[in-house]
Amino acid sequence: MSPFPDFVRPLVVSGPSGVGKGTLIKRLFAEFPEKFGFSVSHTTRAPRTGEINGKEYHFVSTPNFRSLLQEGGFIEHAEFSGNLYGTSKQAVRDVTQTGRRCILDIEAQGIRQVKTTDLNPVYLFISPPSMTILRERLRGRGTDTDAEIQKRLAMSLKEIEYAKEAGVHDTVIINDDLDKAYQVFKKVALGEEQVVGDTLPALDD
Ligand SMILES: Nc1ncnc2c1ncn2[C@@H]1O[C@H](COP(=O)(O)OP(=O)(O)OP(=O)(O)O)[C@@H](O)[C@H]1O
Repeated sequence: MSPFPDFVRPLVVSGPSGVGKGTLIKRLFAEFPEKFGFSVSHTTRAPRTGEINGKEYHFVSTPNFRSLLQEGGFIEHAEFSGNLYGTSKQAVRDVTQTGRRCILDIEAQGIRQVKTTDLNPVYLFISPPSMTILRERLRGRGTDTDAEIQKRLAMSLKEIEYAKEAGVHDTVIINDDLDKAYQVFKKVALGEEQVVGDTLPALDD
């Protein structure tokens, strides 16, 4: 058991698409496979080749998703390009019951919903050093078309605006140098006290 009380609270990681959330989380799981767990989301989208039900997602039908939603089973949910996605309370419980700290990767709209629940997580925002660098990372990843990148960047601006509001996040990490960002991320994830986060940059370039 960790000596740090924050370790038992779920950790909600958010930040613009392409900022490096997945990269940091993957590295954390690789270094501490026994300490952390990722909550498996529900989705109504069809599984892609190789995706396993219960691993990448819980693949459910729209009626099943809606009935779980009605029962109040979701911490947050959203619709993206015609499909429903959500984080269930059970998915978080499944992780915490194994004694691991639950890490959730949640976008800005979801954060607002989480704040209405009794989850009581630590909120961590990952910021890019600049919008120019964020654009370069999205291009460099090679997974999105130019139009998709534009859409993601427009959403990022909204996400950053929300992140600037007082009290939304407990800690901010600027993912500039990956190794340096990871060292701070690790401390936050391990629940170590007195982590002094970064100040959100202006990001108006
Ligand atoms: N500090 C860094 N310096 C340079 N490149 C980075 C850094 N962190 C991440 N990257 C690269 O940026 C790209 C985007 O990272 P990643 O996919 O982890 O972002 P994400 O925030 O998880 O995005 P999404 O929300 O869309 O899943 C990847 O190609 C990754 O290798």
